[in-house]
Amino acid sequence: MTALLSLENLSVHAGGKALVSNLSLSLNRGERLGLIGESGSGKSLTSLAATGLLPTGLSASGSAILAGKQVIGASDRELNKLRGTAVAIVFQEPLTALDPLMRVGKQVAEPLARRAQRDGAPLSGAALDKAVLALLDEVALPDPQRMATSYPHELSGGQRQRIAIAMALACKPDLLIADEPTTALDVTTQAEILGLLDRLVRERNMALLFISHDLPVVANTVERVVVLRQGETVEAGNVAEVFGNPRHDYTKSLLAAARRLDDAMEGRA
Ligand SMILES: Nc1ncnc2c1ncn2[C@@H]1O[C@H](COP(=O)(O)OP(=O)(O)OP(=O)(O)O)[C@@H](O)[C@H]1O
Repeated sequence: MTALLSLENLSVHAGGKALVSNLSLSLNRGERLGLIGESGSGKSLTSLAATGLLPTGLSASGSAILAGKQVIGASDRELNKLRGTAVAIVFQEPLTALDPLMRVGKQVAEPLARRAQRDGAPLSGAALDKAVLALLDEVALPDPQRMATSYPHELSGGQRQRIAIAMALACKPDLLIADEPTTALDVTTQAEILGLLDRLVRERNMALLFISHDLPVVANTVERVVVLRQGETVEAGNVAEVFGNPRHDYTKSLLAAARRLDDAMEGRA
């Protein structure tokens, strides 16, 4: 089976400095992979390089093949095509994905109409409105009709993240990248959004690249994991094996820190 995403010796540089070094991983349709490591280890840059979204000043080398297309060195035109169809990203802070001055229903309608056009079945008017409401319902937003006419600032953080997820789904991506999708939310809302992502990924048989520093959440969400430290892969494998029997000291220290936090939360520390 050809992988949906295949990174080979992917590196990201800023000037002469390597921020991600020779990273290789592959992800098939329907698979879920976690990318973990402490802050600054290169998780976000890996996902940005894999989708051709690196900010100016940073450059990628190596190979990143997404849905059969080489991303490294591809033109913006080619990349836009891939981003609207093969892959969508949900970021930590939903406001980055939302236009503060546009009603959220219209914001969800845009990628929906674009994707429908690409599929050769254009959507507009009442049919498009109906598709927007169905999508808001799919991400379990209450009262979709009222939601659709709201502006982002009228919604809670969790509701905004649901809108961002709806916009990602509107692209009908084969691969969903979730970059710390719940870090900005309170604990109860985090659990709800994680449950939602889990359900949607299964129902739509999407591949998931899940970026997180929350190890218990990673353990519950993905099948395989890649551990990054200062841009280098320290170990990779089945999540139960890596977490159950970590080989690298860095992975052991990440797990020990997660356990200490857990104990403190439970009042055992
Ligand atoms: N535009 C940039 N120019 C120079 N260095 C950058 C740039 N963006 C990120 N970096 C550096 O690259 C390294 C990796 O950053 P990255 O955002 O991928 O980390 P991360 O693992 O996602 O961290 P976090 O969990 O905090 O989001 C960091 O040391 C960061 O300071």
